[in-house]
Amino acid sequence: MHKLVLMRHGQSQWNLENRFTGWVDVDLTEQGRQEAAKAGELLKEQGYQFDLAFTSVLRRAIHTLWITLDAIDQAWLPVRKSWRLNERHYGALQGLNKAETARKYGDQQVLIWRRSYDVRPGALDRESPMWPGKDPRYSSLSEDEIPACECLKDTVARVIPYWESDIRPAVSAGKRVLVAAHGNSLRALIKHIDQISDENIASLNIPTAQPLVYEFDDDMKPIRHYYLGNQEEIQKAIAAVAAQGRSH
Ligand SMILES: O=C(O)[C@H](O)COP(=O)(O)O
Repeated sequence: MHKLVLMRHGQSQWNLENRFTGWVDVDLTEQGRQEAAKAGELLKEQGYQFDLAFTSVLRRAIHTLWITLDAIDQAWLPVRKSWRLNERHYGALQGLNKAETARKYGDQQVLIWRRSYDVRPGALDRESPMWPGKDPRYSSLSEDEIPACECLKDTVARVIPYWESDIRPAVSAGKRVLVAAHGNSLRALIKHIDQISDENIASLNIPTAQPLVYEFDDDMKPIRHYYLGNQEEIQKAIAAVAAQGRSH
């Protein structure tokens, strides 16, 4: 049996302000840092140690990983960073307040933008300061790999090749792996692992900084998955994520 631990970053500044974030490189809030430290303590209490970690190239996930690894005395752990684990790119919605956007366009339209599988939000203008094409961390990406916006299907298309090339082989080889990423890059990965339908994925929401353990058999078929933390607290946090896109 193989284990894999997935974890969304702790609360970010734009989670606190309820803004669409995507590829904008906002940092954790003090609460987000505390959430990451608490997750680390939980992993330590339950005896988790890792051989390898993966994260995105966005500081909210990187800093969450640093804090978590420090808490389990593994700040030294090898870490692989990839843009492929970045949050789904929210295009022209990035920076907008989710509740205000719902008041302007309706709750249903925001739900479609947040949780549909193949409906993209409006594209980011290439002249926008948020355009990733000028950011040196993406200098190795081809023109068509630089997103102006993404639907979840687009995120799946860039996350899953990385799962197949890097993460899955490590887990399958018996390495204890931790992935610190984002709400929607994790939704993309979980959709693939659990073969969730394009319709049913809409109801999956990921809370911040709650270790989610996946167990696989020796053929890498998922056996079960479970959050390590307080289940009541986790269900409340999941409901809060879902509610972020409502007008009231
Ligand atoms: O990018 C963001 O806005 C959040 O990290 C995820 O947002 P969502 O839960 O609204 O998809």
